[in-house]
Amino acid sequence: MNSRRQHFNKIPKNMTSHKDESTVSNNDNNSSPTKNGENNQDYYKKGSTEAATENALTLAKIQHRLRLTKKNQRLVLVLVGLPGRGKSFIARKLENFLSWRGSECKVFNVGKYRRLAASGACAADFFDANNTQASNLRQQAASMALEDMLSWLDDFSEEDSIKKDRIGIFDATNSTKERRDWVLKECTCNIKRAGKPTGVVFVESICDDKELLHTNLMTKVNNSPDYKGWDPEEAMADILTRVQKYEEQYETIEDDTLSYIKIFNLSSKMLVNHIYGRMAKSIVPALMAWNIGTRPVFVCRAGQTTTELDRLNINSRMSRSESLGGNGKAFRNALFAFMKEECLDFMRRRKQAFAPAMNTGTSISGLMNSFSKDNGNESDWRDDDYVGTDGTTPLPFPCHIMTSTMPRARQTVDWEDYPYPVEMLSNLNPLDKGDFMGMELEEIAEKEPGWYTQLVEDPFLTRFPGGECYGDLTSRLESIVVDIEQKVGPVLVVSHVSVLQALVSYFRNSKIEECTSIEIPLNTVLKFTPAKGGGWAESRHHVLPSPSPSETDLCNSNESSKLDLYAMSPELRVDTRERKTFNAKLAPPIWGDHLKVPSFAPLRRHNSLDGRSPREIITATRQESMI
Ligand SMILES: Nc1ncnc2c1ncn2[C@@H]1O[C@H](COP(=O)(O)OP(=O)(O)O)[C@@H](O)[C@H]1O
Ligand SMILES: O=P(O)(O)OC[C@H]1O[C@@](CO)(OP(=O)(O)O)[C@@H](O)[C@@H]1O
Repeated sequence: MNSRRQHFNKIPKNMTSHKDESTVSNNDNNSSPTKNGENNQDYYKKGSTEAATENALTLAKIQHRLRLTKKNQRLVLVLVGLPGRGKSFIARKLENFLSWRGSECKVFNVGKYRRLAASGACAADFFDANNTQASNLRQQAASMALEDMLSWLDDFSEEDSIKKDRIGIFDATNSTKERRDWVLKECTCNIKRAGKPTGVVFVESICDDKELLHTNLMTKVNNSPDYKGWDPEEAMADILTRVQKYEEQYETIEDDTLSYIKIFNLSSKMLVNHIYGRMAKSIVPALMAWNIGTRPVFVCRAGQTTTELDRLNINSRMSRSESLGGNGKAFRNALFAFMKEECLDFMRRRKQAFAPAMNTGTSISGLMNSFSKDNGNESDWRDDDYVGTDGTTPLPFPCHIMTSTMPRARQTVDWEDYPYPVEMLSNLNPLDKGDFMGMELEEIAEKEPGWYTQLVEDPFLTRFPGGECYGDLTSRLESIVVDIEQKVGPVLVVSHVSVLQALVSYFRNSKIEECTSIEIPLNTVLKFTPAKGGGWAESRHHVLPSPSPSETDLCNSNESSKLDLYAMSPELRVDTRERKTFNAKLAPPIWGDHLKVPSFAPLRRHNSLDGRSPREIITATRQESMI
């Protein structure tokens, strides 16, 4: 080895890499030229010390990027695939995710237009390419949907366009090259769309898993208006014929000048072509994360540190490093019992659903070890069957736990009987209130009335001096959402009001700008489970009675309404989403990590507070709300 090194040291000078001594590169800390001008930089460790240059060749090689990454305020995502390949599922997930991360987003489903154009449901013959009349109607339906989408894309004021980009999702089979060329041309035509630059990306879902396809088509038979009132067997036969008609015409995307993403068999394989910018940064990871498994996602606030009363008595401010108080510890214990029951129940159900023949050996942190033991026979089931990856350590229950880095959050899951690592993530830390950290609303209102007014007017985008706004917070939660989405077992997130408001908004598919009005109760777990079609169903569980009356009324929805209707029914969701709008401007954000900040009337202008100071107004409304 040594002799080899010596040999390399003897390489003639003209074969070593040289650099101009005046050039300083940021990766050459240890590579300063030696006295005789020789450079001891290790190319294989640190790369070249030569500055990267741009020339005709490099520019030619990145021309696609130059063309495609320019800031388009309009983007069209065109779904491609045979029926039953999850296109509408993907479209819906894209719409939820992209709206949550701040774009205006809308799905245009050609099927709906087709039913209108053909006045109702259509049997398989209608999808035969040789049926000229039907083909014309289908093209007409696609034209109407595309026209609506383009008008929607263009229908925004200058002010809107600064704030948000628009993404239209064109949901149809788009199964031939001719159809896709037409869509591309309509969206990008220089003449028709002059001054309205629009990016187009195709998302093709390919699936050849027969068992899965059968289940998917069954879902369609049970849910599609096309088969309402049909005998299930006849409906199945009809949709199979329809698929066959499409198969006869189907052409997969092969044109590599296009931007496209191909998803094979539930993202087990993906192919991306000319995908850059936000597509690469956000959409591809999300597409890879989404899965059709069902598993609960639990979210809750960290346990209390000191009670409201104690805090008032000692007249102290909340500090970030506080530890759990008595109530917090009680919540921690109750949470363990709740999570254990929930997660074991989840595993029991999964085990029941898990046919031994399908056991591919995929291990969820060792959870599946128990499956191989008894061939899935329910009668043999024992809770202590769960073992960790080493095969012996008892696993109290399966769960991926994520907390903020605040001690109180970590301590909320500091369970003696839980020997597994907990992921602590600073992304889950509360909204950074900058200079106002530790201050309650009334104090801020009094000290900085101008800033406070701004906050009331735009709680989502008003940034705390030196800190964050809710918009910033949402951005740092993107990776958390993708991480949660990709899990196939239960997940528990222990965090704080502001973070949970943004996360709950994602699961509820409510407007993110209005997340500041979402109330997150103490001592309560919100549970989200996947609903068919891509949404989430919600239930809430008070695992410990709230310690003070002012905190028990934090839930803003009816206790008995366990299920989130608009998550359950995508059709319904479109409508309820419009209806379910809080007027964000009517109240400042509810962020108090430990104090309940009651909803009170807006502090319109500070010179119109009826002669009262903000503190007086807040104290009065708080008293009113406690009655
Ligand atoms: N990438 C995928 N590949 C195959 N099936 C999927 C995929 N994603 C979701 N699914 C499943 O396909 C089912 C049918 O989806 P749907 O969106 O109605 O299909 P399509 O719009 O292609 O006819 C969904 O309920 C979902 O469980
Ligand atoms: O215009 P094409 O590409 O055929 O796609 C639209 C068609 O997609 C279909 C294919 O089955 O499914 P869906 O309604 O599920 O979205 C038909 O309803 C609809 O007419």
